[in-house]
Order: sequence, then C-alpha cells, then structure tokens
Amino acid sequence: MYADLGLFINGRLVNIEGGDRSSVHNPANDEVIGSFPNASVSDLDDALASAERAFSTWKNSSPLDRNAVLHQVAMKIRQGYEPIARKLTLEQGKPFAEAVAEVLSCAEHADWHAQECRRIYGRVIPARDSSVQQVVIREPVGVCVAFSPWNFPFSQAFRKVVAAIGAGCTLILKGSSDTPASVLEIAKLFHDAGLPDGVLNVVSGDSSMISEYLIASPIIKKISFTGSTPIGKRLASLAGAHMKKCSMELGGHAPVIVCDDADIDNAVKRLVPFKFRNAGQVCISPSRFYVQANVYEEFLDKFAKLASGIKVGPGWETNSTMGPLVHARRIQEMEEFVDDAKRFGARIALGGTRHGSAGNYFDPTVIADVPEHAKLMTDEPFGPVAGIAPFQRVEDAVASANSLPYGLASYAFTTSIENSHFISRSLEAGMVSINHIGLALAETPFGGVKDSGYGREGGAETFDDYLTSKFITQK
Ligand SMILES: NC(=O)C1=CN([C@@H]2O[C@H](COP(=O)(O)OP(=O)(O)OC[C@H]3O[C@@H](n4cnc5c(N)ncnc54)[C@H](OP(=O)(O)O)[C@@H]3O)[C@@H](O)[C@H]2O)C=CC1
Ligand SMILES: O=C(O)CCCCC(=O)O
Repeated sequence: MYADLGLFINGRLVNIEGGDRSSVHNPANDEVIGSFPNASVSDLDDALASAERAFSTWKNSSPLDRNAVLHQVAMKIRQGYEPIARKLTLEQGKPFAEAVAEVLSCAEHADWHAQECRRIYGRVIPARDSSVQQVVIREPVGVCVAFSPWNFPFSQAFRKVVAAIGAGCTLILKGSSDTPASVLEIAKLFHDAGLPDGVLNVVSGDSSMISEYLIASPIIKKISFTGSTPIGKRLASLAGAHMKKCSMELGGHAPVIVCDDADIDNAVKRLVPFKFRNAGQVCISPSRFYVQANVYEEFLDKFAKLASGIKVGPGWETNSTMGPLVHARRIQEMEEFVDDAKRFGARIALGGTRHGSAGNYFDPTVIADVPEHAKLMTDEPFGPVAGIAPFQRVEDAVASANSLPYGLASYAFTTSIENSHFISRSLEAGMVSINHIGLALAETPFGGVKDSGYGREGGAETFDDYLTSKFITQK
C-alpha cells in the first residue's frame, strides 16, 4: 500500500482524502494499493489559475535560478531514489532494478536541462541599414499541459517537466490513472528543491474530461502527450481546434534488421534484454525482427535460448527479470497476437501463453516465420512478444521496415559500412541504433516521425517546443 494521493496545486497537496476517488491496483496481484482524487472542474480551474499566476514571474526567472533548481532535483534523486522506485514497482510492476534505473536516469535529465537552460540563445541579424538593430529572442510559450504514460511513469513525465520549466514555462501534469503516485513524487522533489509554488501542478482523474477541459482553456498555450497513437491523434486535433502548440510521443513498432554479416552473438546479447525490458511495454522496444535468410535459424535459436532464461515474477522479488503487464486487458491483447500469428502459419519458438493464473503475467514469447500481413507485424504489441521473419535482400528488409505508419525507433546489426549507411539513411524513423542500443539518453533527441508523433525530448532540441521566437527590429 501507499498513502492516499492528492492533487498538487500551487505548492500544496490537496484532496488527500474523501471526495470522488479511484483505486490503484497492483498489476502483480490486482490488490488495491491506494487511491487518487478525480479532479473536478473547480480543481482544474485552481490549477490553471496557479500556473498562470506563477508564469508571470517564472517566465522572467534567471537561467541561473532554473539551473539551481534542476541541479538540486538531480541531487535529491541520487540521494532518495529508492522509495520512489519502490512505489513505481508497486504500481507499474516492473522489476525493482528497472525502476531504480528509470528514476536515476532522471537525475541525468535534470542535470542536462540545468546546463542547457543557460544556452537558450537568440541571435542578432546584421541589418541592411546600419541604424537598425535586428534581434531574435526566444521566449517561453506560457502555461503548458502534459499527459504522461504508465509504462515509464516517472521518467516520461519527468522529461516533460524539466523541458517545460527549464524553458521558463509553467505546467499542469497529468499522469496515467494506472500509475499516479510516480508523478506526485516529481512534484514533491521540485517543491523540496525550491521550485516556486504554481510552476508545477499535478492533477489526476478522468483523462478525457481533463484533457478536453484544459486544452480548450485560453490559459493553456501548449500540450505534450506520450501514449497511444489513437489518443495522440485525438489530442492533436483538440490542440489544432484551439490552436495550441503540440508535441506527441506516440506508439511505435520498432523494426530490427539483422544482416548476414552481423555479429549474431552481439545482436542477441543486446536485443533480448531490451525486447523484454518492462515486459516489452516500451515504445522503442524492438518488436519486428527481420533476419537475413542465411543466419535466420542461428539467430532464432540463440535469441529464443537467451530469452528462455528470463525469470517472470513480481517486481519486488530480486530474481525477477520480467514483471507483469500493467493491466489485465493487455493479456487478452497478447493472446490475440499469438493466435493470429498461428492462424497465418507462424511457429512458436518460445512462450505464447499467459504465465500462471494470477497477476497480469505473460511468458516471454518468440514467434518465427511471421508473415508480413499478420497482426504482430502490423500492430504494435507493446508486450513481451517478438515477431521474427527472414529476408533475402537488405533493400527488402528496409521496405518491410518502412511499410507501417509508425516511425519511432529502429535498429540494425551489420558489420558492413555500406549496409549501415544504406539502412540508417533509408529507414523512416526518428531514431536509428546500429550494432547497439543507444537511445533515450538525456543528451540525445527522442521522438518519431509519421504516426509516431512529432517534437523531440532531450538533446539540444529539448526546449524547442516550449519556446517561441520573437523578432525585434529597432531604428
Ligand atoms: N509512446 C509511449 O510511450 C506509450 C504508448 N502507449 C501506447 O498505448 C497503447 C496501450 O496502452 P493503453 O494505456 O491501453 O493506451 P491508452 O491510449 O488508452 O492510454 C495511454 C495513456 O493515455 C492516457 N489517455 C487516454 N485517453 C486520454 C485522453 N482522452 N486524454 C488524455 N490522456 C489520455 C491514459 O491515461 P489514463 O490511463 O489516465 O486514461 C494513458 O496514460 C500501447 O499499445 C502503446 O501503443 C502506452 C503508453 C506509453
Ligand atoms: O516507452 C516510452 O515511453 C519511452 C521509452 C524510454 C526508454 C528509456 O528511457 O530508456
């Protein structure tokens, strides 16, 4: 259990008990572990007023002050990550070691944004007339709203928080109803680090009501969403209707191209842990494996063998290397992927069924000879299921990789410079990782193309969506 949760508005935790509340369940055993308040319109108005009031000051804050708060948060994370990680595992299910890694990665995001927020440069444009001065300054867009997902409930919210407040914006943050405690921990960290009241506010409750109400508010100038493509399209159309800036980090269905000149052992060693990390509930999880025909059986055997060593169990058990799926409906979805692949003649090389009868556990699953038109090769599994298919020519594998409307992460393993250049330049994706897994670092841009969304989090681009350029010319 964890203490009952509240809303965090204007620097205070409110609605901690009573009122309209919803329960939070432990995905490992479906036990109730806590509850959170369902924000009312009045609560949302309080959050809007708080963020708007705070923006009038925070927009003019010194980069040194923002730098100090962000570095202080990084320090607090490194000192106090364990209880946060325990709550994360309790509500999301991932192994404790993964939860610790997720929380600690945010200390790096905080440090990166502390450094970068001092480099939000404008520019002077040489004028045609020497008596004229022309400058471009970059200003924070205003009050923002962010919706973060349940799969990385701390880090995916945190990345939005550090970008918004580092740019001088203020923020209303809503996490997933499956994992509400993690985002509240972020608000407490920033409050304790000296972030002024109202710069960061956290609400919870009915996501549809909250997003429709906040996005329509004239106080909100920008939205950021991480989640499914269907919901992303719905929110982007709402943002469009109200002319709000928008950044979307949506679904993916990451292709992996393994060429016959690849180091197969290296590929297997890196891909198996990353495929089954967080039970595959990762938007950049490798999920469509295209393996060149003459190394296909070798790769398949080694991949399935290494995956068979994964220990499925509760995240708090030290020997668990894969936890449950976040909610029960995902079990049914995994079963549909397996049944559909079998109907199309695919071969189950490992797993294929739920694990046990209690908790949302599904066995690590490897399915071979999956045809292009099978559901597993067209729809994002977002679970511990890998679809593998052979290819003859590298061009054919790239064509298959690009055949879906997704374009988030992509991977390739090859020792050929020619293959590496062709693949990395031809893949329609926001991110390409070759011969290793090197994405989602604080200093590198994270985001997609096509139906995987737009905008970037992290890297030198991280503040772009929270700033606007103002051109000033003076004679
Ligand atoms: N890109 C990513 O990192 C993520 C992608 N996904 C995608 O979502 C799919 C399944 O996850 P699932 O949770 O069922 O997906 P949903 O699209 O139902 O929910 C994803 C997230 O969006 C929020 N949400 C749902 N409706 C709205 C709304 N109208 N306004 C604002 N927020 C909303 C949810 O919050 P709440 O739970 O409170 O309703 C949840 O946090 C996966 O297949 C994957 O493609 C999911 C998580 C992360
Ligand atoms: O699935 C997502 O929401 C983002 C994945 C981030 C992975 C990471 O931080 O390592």
